[in-house]
Amino acid sequence: TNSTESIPIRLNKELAPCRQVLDDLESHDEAWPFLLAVNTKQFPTYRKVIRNPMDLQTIGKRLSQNEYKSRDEFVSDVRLIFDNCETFNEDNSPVGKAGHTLRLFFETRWADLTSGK
Ligand SMILES: Cn1cc(C(=O)NCCN)ccc1=O
Repeated sequence: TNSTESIPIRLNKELAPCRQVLDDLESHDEAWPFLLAVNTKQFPTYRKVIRNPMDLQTIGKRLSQNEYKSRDEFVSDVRLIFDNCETFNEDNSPVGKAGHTLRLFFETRWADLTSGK
């Protein structure tokens, strides 16, 4: 297991805002459609339409396994959630609206956490 002591200070510095914003996303009221991978039994066409599925649990696993080499890789996976959501859902559907709301929350929080760096 990669305790924080063994991660280079630079990398750990990179990871802190990622962990923080992920926690904020997971606890947001509008996060419910994005917490886990979309259920393909419930939505049989999903994997045909969405070639690169992504969800908050998967991002958490990748972060914990040190799979992100930069903040940008992390940000790309978060934005992939919202881009997939726009592809598969109408803007004014409950899931579509949640995606727009959570995307704005993410971009605002991310800017606050990283603007001074
Ligand atoms: C991200 N996303 C989630 C759903 C959904 O219904 N999630 C319910 C979780 N209980 C449907 C389409 C979609 O693109």
